[in-house]
Amino acid sequence: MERLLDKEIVDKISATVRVTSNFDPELFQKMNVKRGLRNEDHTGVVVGLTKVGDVVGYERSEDGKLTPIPGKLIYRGISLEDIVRGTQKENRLGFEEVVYLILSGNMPNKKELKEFSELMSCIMDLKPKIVMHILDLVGNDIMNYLSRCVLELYTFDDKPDETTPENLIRQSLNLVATFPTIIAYAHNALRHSNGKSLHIRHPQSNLSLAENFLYMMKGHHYTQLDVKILDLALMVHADHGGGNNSTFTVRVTSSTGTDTYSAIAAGIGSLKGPLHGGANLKVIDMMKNIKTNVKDWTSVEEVDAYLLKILNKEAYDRTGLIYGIGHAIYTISDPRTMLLKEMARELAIEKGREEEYNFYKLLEERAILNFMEKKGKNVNKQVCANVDFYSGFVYDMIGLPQEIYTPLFAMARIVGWCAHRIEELNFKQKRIIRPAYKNAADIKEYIPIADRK
Ligand SMILES: CC(=O)SCCNC(=O)CCNC(=O)[C@H](O)C(C)(C)COP(=O)(O)OP(=O)(O)OC[C@H]1O[C@@H](n2cnc3c(N)ncnc32)[C@H](O)[C@@H]1OP(=O)(O)O
Ligand SMILES: O=C([O-])CC(=O)C(=O)O
Repeated sequence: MERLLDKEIVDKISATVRVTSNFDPELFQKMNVKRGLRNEDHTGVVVGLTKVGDVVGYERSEDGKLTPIPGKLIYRGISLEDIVRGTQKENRLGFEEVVYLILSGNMPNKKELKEFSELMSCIMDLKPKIVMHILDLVGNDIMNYLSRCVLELYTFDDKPDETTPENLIRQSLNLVATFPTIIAYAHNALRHSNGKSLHIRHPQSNLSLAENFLYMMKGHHYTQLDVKILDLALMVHADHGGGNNSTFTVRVTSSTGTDTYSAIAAGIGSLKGPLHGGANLKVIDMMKNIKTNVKDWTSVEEVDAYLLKILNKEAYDRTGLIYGIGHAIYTISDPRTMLLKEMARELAIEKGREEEYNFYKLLEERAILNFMEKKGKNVNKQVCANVDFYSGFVYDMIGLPQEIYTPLFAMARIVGWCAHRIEELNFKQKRIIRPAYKNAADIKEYIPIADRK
């Protein structure tokens, strides 16, 4: 009886919300509202300055016209591709170097990198009490575990609210170093709650962040190729300028002067969404759906027909979206996708999964073409595969479970979040971020309760 009453109230209020949260589409143009903080040509409204990173997907000529160009991602002035190629050529890992670069603004020399890497491995361990709390958490979503755990770290910090650069750097290094531990332990706890044995392995001071993560997850059951691939994934996800939704969330929250843990927990919440970092999970789920509905994985006709169904909201989750495709800035290509795709190809050959790789490749090509045919031309939007398109496939090939795909994104992006938070709090001309919403509701008179129908 009580539940029934609840339902009535909920249904009644939901019915009104359906009406009140609807806007005449023309109002946005009429009132000059930048929907999603985006200009008419899909570019983002400029809301700040940053020296952390840059994301380039087009060139703008003097007359304001946009020309799509191959995507570039720049960390502190240096191209990500050059950093990746540099470490690959020298046959070494690169995530620690990227962390140092993004947080400090400078590339470390050999000695600095060695000392920094040693420090990072040494501070990966969690306090026993936090470990016990992770084991005690209830739930099955590791992103949710992660944000709760980050909020809890506030209580274990002697200076949680202090925003001096020294304190922010101390907190940032601790967060970067402990995210892998929290995620691995949360995963182990989740496995345990599903009837498997519980392993809590302490991070080792002689291992890199990527290697320690694999060690804490799987013991010694990983290869150096797995380490290399995870390290690359961490490098490519580490930062994406100030405007991506989670980093902007961290900047918005930080601009109030709140503590590091509150701001980072907000960023984690943002990244979890299926339109942002959560898309790496959606891609896997969508691929499963496509694989069962497309019988011939080499048939362009069959693939096109199914993709059209997805775009027409007749298949998969009926949102009309093809996950892993499209980007707010990149047009012709996302440089991270190119690097991950290269890895996916190498791995697929090694693991005998070429048929699946070719299917991904075909879907990427046909999704772009079908989107452009059906929608892109009308809305003047060019799309490419984004970083989330191949990442899950790569993780799957190195034996990582799906529930940690989005947490892995957070494990890398914590670097960018911290760097942007520090920048937001330390530039002298800072202001609380506070945009405006135009009222679109009618003004009504207050009616005393006795006179209401
Ligand atoms: C790490 C990351 O966050 S990368 C992005 C991960 N997200 C995804 O892969 C989800 C699928 N992709 C998308 O939803 C979008 O491409 C986004 C969210 C990434 C970027 O979106 P926006 O910048 O808002 O795109 P934009 O507004 O310029 O798009 C124009 C139109 O194309 C549509 N569109 C964009 N991408 C797609 C897509 N993958 N499938 C179908 N339609 C799409 C938009 O819905 C929009 O249609 P509308 O005008 O009818 O609403
Ligand atoms: O820049 C964006 O909007 C999303 C993205 O690719 C990222 O955050 O890595």
